[in-house]
Amino acid sequence: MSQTSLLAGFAPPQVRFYPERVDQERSRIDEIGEGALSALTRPMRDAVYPFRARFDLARISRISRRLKAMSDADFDAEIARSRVRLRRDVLSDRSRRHGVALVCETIFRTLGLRPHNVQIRGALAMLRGALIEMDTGEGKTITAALSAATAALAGIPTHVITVNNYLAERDAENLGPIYERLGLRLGVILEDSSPDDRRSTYRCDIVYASNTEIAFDYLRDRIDFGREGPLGTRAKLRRIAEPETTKPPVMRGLPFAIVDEADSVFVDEARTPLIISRRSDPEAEAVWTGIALDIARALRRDKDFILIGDEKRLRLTDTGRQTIADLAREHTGIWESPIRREEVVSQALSVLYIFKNGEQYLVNDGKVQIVDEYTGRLQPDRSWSDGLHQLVEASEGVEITGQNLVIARMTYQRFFRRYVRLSGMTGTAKEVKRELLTVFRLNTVRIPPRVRSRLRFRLPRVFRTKTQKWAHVVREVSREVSLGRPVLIGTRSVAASREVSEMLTEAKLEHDVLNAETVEESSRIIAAAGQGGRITVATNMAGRGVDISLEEDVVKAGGLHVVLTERHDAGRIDRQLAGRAGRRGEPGSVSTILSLEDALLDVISATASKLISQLPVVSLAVRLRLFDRAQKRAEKMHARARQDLVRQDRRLNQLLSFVGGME
Ligand SMILES: Nc1ncnc2c1ncn2[C@@H]1O[C@H](COP(=O)(O)OP(=O)(O)OP(=O)(O)O)[C@@H](O)[C@H]1O
Repeated sequence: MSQTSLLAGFAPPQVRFYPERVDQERSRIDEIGEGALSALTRPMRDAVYPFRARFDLARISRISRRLKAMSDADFDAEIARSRVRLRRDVLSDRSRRHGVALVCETIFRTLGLRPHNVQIRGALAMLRGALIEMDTGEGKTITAALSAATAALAGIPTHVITVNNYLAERDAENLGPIYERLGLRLGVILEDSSPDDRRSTYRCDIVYASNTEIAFDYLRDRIDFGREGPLGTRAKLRRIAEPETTKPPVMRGLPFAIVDEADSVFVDEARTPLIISRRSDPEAEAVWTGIALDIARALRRDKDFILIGDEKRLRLTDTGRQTIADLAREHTGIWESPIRREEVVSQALSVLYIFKNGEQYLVNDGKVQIVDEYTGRLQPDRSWSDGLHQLVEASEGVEITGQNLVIARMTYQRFFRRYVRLSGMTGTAKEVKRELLTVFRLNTVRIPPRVRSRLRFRLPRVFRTKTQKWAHVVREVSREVSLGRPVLIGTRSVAASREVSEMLTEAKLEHDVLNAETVEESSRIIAAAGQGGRITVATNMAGRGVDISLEEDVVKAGGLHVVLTERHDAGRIDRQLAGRAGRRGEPGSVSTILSLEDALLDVISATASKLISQLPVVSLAVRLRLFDRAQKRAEKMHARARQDLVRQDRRLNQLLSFVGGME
């Protein structure tokens, strides 16, 4: 499993090359040392960077002038010649510049767009393995295409990784003509792609896929070929013993990745490890969940258990423990162990008193589906572990599925570190720069915006109650649409999107709702969201990568108006949503309308926020400080969870390297 030449071809069923980075375990001290070294050299890099960028741009502009003057036939001949040259030089500075100039011209000849200098700078930085921070709406999709096509022309298979399947499909479709003209094979991996489809798609020069699809494909290959991968001894022996039945791996290594919305993939998603599991017997699950819920229903609130932390956690009392022991006496198995039965009943109590349909999950077609707290999207492939999912199913009275028993597990952090070349782009990286450097060894390069932003942030409003907040949202929306502007209302949960939708209906304001329940209509809703007078209520699904095109009249009327109705656990997520307006220097505005009953404030002491909400007069500054503190605390909590996960992963990996076994 070594890092092999990226020019190497792939010849199934013999697997001779499988480029990926050797997983070198680094201690925390190594990480800190590397981080410190990089911080020391950063001023020098930052000072050199503008000169280097200017030099590159001047050279590219010279090559572009020559390419522009060519006829179509001459240009196609130039593409063929360049491919040979680029493959020979792989990615030297010169060939990088030549490749980028060639792709720029191809983009113009196929899509009619002339890539801007900021996009060229971004593409070059990514080809050098950096993470670029480019403001929302500056054109990262084209920037990714510039890097992907240049790398692929140099013979490096490239993965363009997006946050969801909708974006993978959309980008591949829009950019397809560029790659076709360059003679590059393009593939997209979607949720319903079969293993054989996937295998042939990964043989393409450029593959678009979501982070989940690609990481699970890799993990599945690992289960098939063992820890050493397709080049390891186990895989070789299998190929010798069963040459007919042994299929080559689905993927062909991890040569180069361009990760779109990199902070979401590397940071937000990286809190949950990738897990492949097998199902347990649903009938057995139905039995214990039934007993657990019966016992939980028999327990008395405030006597047997107490809800704490603003009713987000619970604790059993001594009386409660005794009641559980009495009620469980007639059952055997797990019910005989005090620790297990108390654990199970506590979970059942959380399902009854804390979990709510429309917040943490939705019941869709008789199935319980988790709602992602960050993206507001349904996670049909995910389920809660340790029997929690089965308890929710039992409490909702839907068919109980088997429990997932872990077969293989890996963190996103470990997966992405295995790419030979890794790069990424996002509009919001500044708060997580250091983590990206220590965990993924990615340097962040800030690409300054092309045009000055005309996005106007209005003074935030913080109401005492949610009812007051929603009433104000409706008033503001009604005012903006009467001016001929479209409005995007961002909500944090599906339940909140339903709530605001009901209020808009009551006020006779026509609108669309884009949430996990209406995912199939995403393209239609987004296409219409820029029309004058249009109201779109959306969860975070519209918060990333979504480009709302405005009509000419709308630009004159002031552009898109975004209303943030809650603040998220990370400021980055709020800024992504705000970034749907004021794109490419267009006019636009954002208002933040909050209430002291918002979920984010649960993070800080309930007493403090309740106290403040009861004071007769509280200045806006104090109210906003409360939200800032809560957001900081939530960010810290999540960062700690990610650190713990990486530490756990390291320990597990060390253990497994002794005993052998799963990834
Ligand atoms: N060079 C160009 N010339 C003209 N239009 C462009 C150019 N590059 C991109 N665009 C247009 O700019 C819009 C925004 O691009 P894109 O969606 O890639 O932005 P983004 O930076 O990815 O935004 P976000 O961070 O929100 O995902 C698109 O409509 C795209 O067609």
